[in-house]
Amino acid sequence: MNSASHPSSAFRLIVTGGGTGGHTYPALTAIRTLQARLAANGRALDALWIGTQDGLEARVAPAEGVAFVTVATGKIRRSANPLKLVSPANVRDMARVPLGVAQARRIIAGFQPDVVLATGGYVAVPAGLAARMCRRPLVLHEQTVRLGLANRKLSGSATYIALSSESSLPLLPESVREMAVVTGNPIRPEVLAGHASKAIETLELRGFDRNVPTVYVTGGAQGSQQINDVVRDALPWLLERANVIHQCGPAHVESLRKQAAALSPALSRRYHLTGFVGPELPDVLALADVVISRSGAGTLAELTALGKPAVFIPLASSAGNEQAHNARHLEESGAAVALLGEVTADSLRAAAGPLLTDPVRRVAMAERARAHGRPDAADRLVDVILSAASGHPTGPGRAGR
Ligand SMILES: CC(=O)N[C@H]1[C@@H](OP(=O)(O)OP(=O)(O)OC[C@H]2O[C@@H](n3ccc(=O)[nH]c3=O)[C@H](O)[C@@H]2O)O[C@H](CO)[C@@H](O)[C@@H]1O
Repeated sequence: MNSASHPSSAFRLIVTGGGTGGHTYPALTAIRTLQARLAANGRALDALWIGTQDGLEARVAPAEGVAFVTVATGKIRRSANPLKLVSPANVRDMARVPLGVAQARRIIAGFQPDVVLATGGYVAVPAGLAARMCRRPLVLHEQTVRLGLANRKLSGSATYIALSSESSLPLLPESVREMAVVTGNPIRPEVLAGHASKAIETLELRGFDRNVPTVYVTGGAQGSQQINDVVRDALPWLLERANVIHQCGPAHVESLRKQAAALSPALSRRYHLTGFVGPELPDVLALADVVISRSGAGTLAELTALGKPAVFIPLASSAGNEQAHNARHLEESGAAVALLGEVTADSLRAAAGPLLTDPVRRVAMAERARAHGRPDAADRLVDVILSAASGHPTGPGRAGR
């Protein structure tokens, strides 16, 4: 993705955002989709990612051949207690933001992007502010229903605010509503093109019983202690009824592996434990008949685009309780089961049991989930990026700016 062979004609895009998968993968998908759209018109893409060294993007961008740089940034911590907001860690981190802005400004002034795309996460703040200072068009993409902290800080500087859901529109401050365009949340195209048989082969799941359903348990990129605990407690019950692929987070593999050693050989052949699901994710999703998961926006976008029956265990402390909101929203239309409040092995058994034993119920839930999917989100976001670059207004209801 280098402009060397097309120095003058390449479209220049800076993306910024990351930390978790929820902010990283939409940015990556936007880059790839834009690159394909430009290539179809004989134009190259020169992309640069401004991220943090400790975020998922530091691995993802270089692996995809996207140039990657870091800037200083401070984590913005949320707290209901105003006194905690002036903690030493917060004061130190906030002091780093101006340094990050200065660094990002130099990068943007040198790169001269046609557009800066910010997908959230605290690194997006200095880079987004610098885009405004350098007078470059700034597109924000929000994955969740309520604007995340970074996007709230940047919304006044945005050329467009791309939203994942119509239900975000009334929640936006009136002053920025005119910049909003609903695109959906881009998912990696390969997520829609997995093969169950490839998952069996790649992950060596030869002990899996194809006469019972397969459950994919996922706690998001870092894994979830809560989901790990409740799945561990329900594991023998689950394995009597299903094969289980359990993505537990890299930090939790060892302890869970020790506990799984107590399973009988007949059950342990049906159990596959992994810290992180990498390029095989599409195949794992294709194999899964039921998913037990956190309800982060990225996972939700993938599961609805695919139409997967799901039991959601939301992260209770997510910003504005948005994961609970996401899960409830799908449950209301019969597109998922949401486990809110305290979750135990009993409540998991009660939620998952009917889905494991009744294929007709799974098909009905899958159809209702698919109705929420937006597989064309990446294309719509690319429309917005191109529109921001050309200065032409886009989106329904937009009078132009
Ligand atoms: C703790 C936290 O801040 N959570 C937020 C974070 O979610 P977080 O990033 O944790 O979760 P998401 O569901 O949004 O995205 C996870 C992404 O990682 C992928 N994945 C996950 C596990 C794995 O082993 N392999 C893999 O590829 C998933 O398929 C998905 O694409 O950003 C989301 C989008 O702003 C928000 O909705 C969440 O509330």
